[in-house]
Amino acid sequence: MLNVKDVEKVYDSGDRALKGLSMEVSGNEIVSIIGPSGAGKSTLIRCINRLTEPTSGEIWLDDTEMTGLSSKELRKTRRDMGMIHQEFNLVERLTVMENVLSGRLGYMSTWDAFRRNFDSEDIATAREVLRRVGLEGVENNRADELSGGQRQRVGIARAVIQRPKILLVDEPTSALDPETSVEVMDLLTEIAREDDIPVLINIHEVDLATEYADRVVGLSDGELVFEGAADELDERAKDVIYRGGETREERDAAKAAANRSASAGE
Ligand SMILES: Nc1ncnc2c1ncn2[C@@H]1O[C@H](COP(=O)(O)OP(=O)(O)OP(=O)(O)O)[C@@H](O)[C@H]1O
Repeated sequence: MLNVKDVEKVYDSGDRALKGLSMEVSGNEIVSIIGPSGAGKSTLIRCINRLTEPTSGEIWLDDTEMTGLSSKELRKTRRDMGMIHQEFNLVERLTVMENVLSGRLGYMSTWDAFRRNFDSEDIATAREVLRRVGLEGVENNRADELSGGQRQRVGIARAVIQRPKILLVDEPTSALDPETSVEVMDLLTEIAREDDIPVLINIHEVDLATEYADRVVGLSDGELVFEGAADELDERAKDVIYRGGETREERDAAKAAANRSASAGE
């Protein structure tokens, strides 16, 4: 289980991106994080595996406190968190197979990792994972020869071969066209269900967020302002998330009150 407790992130610039945020992800649930630009969605995902250092608070993955780990321990624990990135983060000059195998580096000794001495079991697993994501036949192509959708499939394969305890996904579709986005989301959620792992996904498109998620978390200005099942995300909840915490009713009431006092003063 992932447990985020009271996490704050203040960047050197002074931006308070997360303001004491707490949430959990457990079982094999798919949780979407939505919110306006700058709400802190990417910061949250990146704080969880400490690609960004949280300023305070605790992050637990099962019995391990991520926030208390030395860099050596962190390298080991990061393999439990498969990360899928917006811009794929592939090594463009390496082949598809080499990119996928890099998901195993965290399990190897520093020397073997440096020499990229993958064992035959890892190579067999990589072939199997590539088959699962529909990339058989392009194993030996360079990453930069692939389409966006294929590149994101490599990203998914690289995360899955880690055998992670959770998938952290940061805007997986924002570099893709709508049709490919649906294919990638289908694949990602299907694989997570098959492997019985939870997914925390930062996603811009509200339609995709609700279609694929069991639960939706809404962030606004660094704070969690909504948490509920996908079908609870009604217009009122969207107002709270996207219009700074003010519900439509509150806004309408304020407008009506302002109109009343304006006409009383006439
Ligand atoms: N590296 C950084 N240095 C300084 N401030 C940052 C940095 N990264 C993000 N921020 C600031 O932190 C806040 C949250 O940014 P973040 O990227 O987490 O939001 P987001 O919800 O993911 O936005 P978007 O949907 O546009 O990607 C913003 O005010 C942003 O300007």
